[in-house]
Parts: sequence; C-alpha cells; structure tokens
Amino acid sequence: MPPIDAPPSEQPFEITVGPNDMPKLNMRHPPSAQEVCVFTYGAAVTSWTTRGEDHFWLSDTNKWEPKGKAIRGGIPICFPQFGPYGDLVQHGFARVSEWDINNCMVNEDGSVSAVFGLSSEMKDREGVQAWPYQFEAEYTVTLSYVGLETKLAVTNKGQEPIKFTAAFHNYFKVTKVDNARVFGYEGCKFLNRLEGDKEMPAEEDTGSGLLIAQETDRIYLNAPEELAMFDFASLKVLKIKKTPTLGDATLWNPFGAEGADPGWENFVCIEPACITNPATVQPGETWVGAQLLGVE
Ligand SMILES: O=P(O)(O)OC[C@H]1O[C@H](O)[C@H](O)[C@@H](O)[C@@H]1O
Repeated sequence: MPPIDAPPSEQPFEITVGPNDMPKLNMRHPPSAQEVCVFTYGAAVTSWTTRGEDHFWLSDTNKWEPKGKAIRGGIPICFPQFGPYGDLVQHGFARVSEWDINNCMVNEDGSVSAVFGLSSEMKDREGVQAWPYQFEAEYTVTLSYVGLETKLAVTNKGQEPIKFTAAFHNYFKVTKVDNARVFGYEGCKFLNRLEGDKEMPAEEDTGSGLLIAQETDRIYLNAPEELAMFDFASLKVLKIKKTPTLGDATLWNPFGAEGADPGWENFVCIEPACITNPATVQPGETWVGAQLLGVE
C-alpha cells in the first residue's frame, strides 16, 4: 500500500462531491491500478476502472437528484425487493436511500474496503419506513488484486423472521450489445419477464455463448456460481462469481423497446439475485450475498 505521505492520486480513500453536491467516495487500490466510485445515495457504485478503463455503463439521462429516482448505471442495489414483486417501490428503497459511510479500511492483505450502512433506525431515509421490519444492512465494497467485490449483509434486529428479495443490478459496459456473448446460462431454465414470467426451458448450448438480439428480460433459475461475458470488439472478458445465497441471475437489455434509455446499445445487465427463493433471516441472524467481478 502507498505510504501515508503518498500523493493524493494514490491515497486509498477520498470523500468528495459529485453533481448537485451529492457525496461520493472514491476508493483506489494502486497496486492493481483499480478505482471505484460509490455515491452515498443508493450506495451506488457508478464506476469501476482498471488502468483508467471503466467497466460500468452510466446513463447520460441521469439527473443526479437524490429525490426518489435511482441512479441509472453502475450497480444499483435492489433491496429489499426485486422488481415489482412486493408492496414496495420497484426494486426496493435501498437504491433511492441515502446510506451512511460506516468505515473505510485497508485490510491485512492490502485490499481496501468501504462499508456503507442503512437501517430501520434511520427513519429519515427514503422508503425505509415502508418496510415493517427492524433490520441493519451493511454494504461492503472491496478492491483487491482479484477485482471488485460487493457484499450485502442484512441482520434481523427484530423478533420475527424477515423475508426479502435482492439483486446487484450490474450495468456492464459493452462496445455494442451485439458484440457481447454471455456464458454460464447454458442449461438453466428461465422466467421470461416479457411473457408474464413464463418458465422457459434451457436453451441449447452452442458453445459460443448467448447473444442478445432482441429485447431480453429474464430471470435464470439456479444460475451457476460463475458467469462470464466476452466482448468481441474490445476482447474483454468479464467474470462474475456469486455466492450460493444468490441463486438466480438476470439478463436484461431493452433493445430499443419503447421507453428504453437512449444508451441501451452499450450495456448488458447481468444481476446476481435471490428472487425466486427469497432470503429468510431469523431474529438475530445475518444473511450475506456477495459478488466478485474481475476483468481480463
Ligand atoms: O427501470 P428500472 O426500475 O431501473 O429497472 C430496470 C430493469 O431492471 C431489471 O433488470 C428488470 O428485470 C427489468 O424488468 C427492469 O426493466
């Protein structure tokens, strides 16, 4: 790690403000030339770079107003509800709530972590009161030699079991959606969200990955712990490793459908999630879901 008097560009943590004075944390891991930016609004990762190259797509339409609208791009956190499956706002309140920065640390192995917190005690935070449970959520973002890890830990602080769905809504940047091939979903059945969540059989494994050639909105069931995406133009391989607690994974691109973000051609959403088998947390217990992202 850099010495304490290292130049500002090498310091691991820097809290600054983004558009409209929205607080954000820049975290660096100089030995691997990685950097990540996380806004406290939604604890939203908005960029992750290796040697200056960003792997996340961020919409040009973002208004950067912390007023109930999620930042589109990066990694919105869907919690405690994925999509419209429940009584809460679409994808839950975590992505439209202001999170605290609980801790920033250099770990023993030289990796760096930032920990964000949101709990039912923070009654002033957007949406929190709409969920009738006592909870403490901790979101840890870590940069290490292997890549970027995001980890959501949810502790039940109440007296009754908590049930929720969640996802890391990754917006991966691609040169063009049809240059991308997704690997890992071969052999998995999926719910087709475009056909009322109809369960579809697994597609044939062609060995050359899945091409998105039309509007796609799917929840893959029992998705493997490792997924990957290859971009033919940039020759970039992106690898996703997820914990078994995130049994599902989605695949989404609106492909120019009505209302699609004008930048739709440049992202593919692959979202490790627990949707079809919601998480249940007993009083006093903690549920943990994590993903590790790497690029080659
Ligand atoms: O527009 P948002 O609420 O951010 O949701 C964006 C997308 O998220 C997920 O990928 C869902 O499967 C899609 O159905 C949804 O359109």
